[in-house]
Amino acid sequence: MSTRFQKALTQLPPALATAIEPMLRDQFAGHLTAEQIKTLSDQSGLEGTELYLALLPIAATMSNAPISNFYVGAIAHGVSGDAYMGANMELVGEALFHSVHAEQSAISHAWLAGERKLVGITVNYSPCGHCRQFMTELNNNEGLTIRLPEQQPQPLTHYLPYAFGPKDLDIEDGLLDGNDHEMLLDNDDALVQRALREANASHAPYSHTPAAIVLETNKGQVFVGRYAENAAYNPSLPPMQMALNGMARMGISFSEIKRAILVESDKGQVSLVHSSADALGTVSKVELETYKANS
Ligand SMILES: O=c1ccn([C@H]2C[C@H](O)[C@@H](CO)O2)c(=O)[nH]1
Ligand SMILES: [Zn+2]
Repeated sequence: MSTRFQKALTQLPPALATAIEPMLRDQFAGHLTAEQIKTLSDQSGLEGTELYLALLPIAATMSNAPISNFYVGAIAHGVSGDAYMGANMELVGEALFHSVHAEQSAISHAWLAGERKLVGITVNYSPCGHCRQFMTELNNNEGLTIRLPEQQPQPLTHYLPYAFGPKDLDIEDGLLDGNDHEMLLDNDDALVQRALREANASHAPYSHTPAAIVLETNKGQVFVGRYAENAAYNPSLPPMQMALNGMARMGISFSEIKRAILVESDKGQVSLVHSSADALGTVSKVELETYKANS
């Protein structure tokens, strides 16, 4: 087991701590399969909301919050039965808007893992307005249950009534609906092609600028981020933050980044080149490679 989880384990009910310990390998990324959740439930005697809330200290351990030292953990529940942990991330040296919230982290984790619908999210603090707006972008926003300590489970609409969302801008596609933007890029570098595939799956209905990031580490691990736009624009999650957050969740140092690739549409109304380089520049000296894909 990775030592980073040792303290969190002491905050879990003992039977749950015993049950989850073998799952917390070094490379544990916060993904629990439906089968693992069943094992945890059987061995701990905890079910549903009680179990999810009890697991939050593990998610919060994945936080990287050097500015606030405030550790937020979230768990997104997929329609498949799998669960995806997320945690907040802050980048020292750049504007605060480069931060990733735990809810965004968990949701992007589920999206990148191929989950097509979320049925709920569990968080250790009340979700902020920005996260409520971010969750409203989800294709299943009306079927999403929010679970918080000390509160009855409630639908997102309870936490964000009279929501402004994609439909107000005549957008039918929600976050986690599958996309294929069918962009092409004449380049036979495997990582550039990977970034192209992720960009083709990104959610950018407002700027029409599908984009994605691929980060490669010295050990050859690959982390990706897809652009996730939001109807209210500002709560959009940029792909660089999503990719960096994937590393942070696994406790991998940003100094391990060897290559950073951005692929974006050549016909978009915006560009992520500068903001991605700014975010990357806070944690790495690696130069961002940028490629324009034909849309
Ligand atoms: O809903 C919330 C509210 C705050 N934070 C994070 C953002 C920042 O890193 C820290 C302080 O706001 O907590 C979240 O992750 N989710
Ligand atoms: Zn938030």
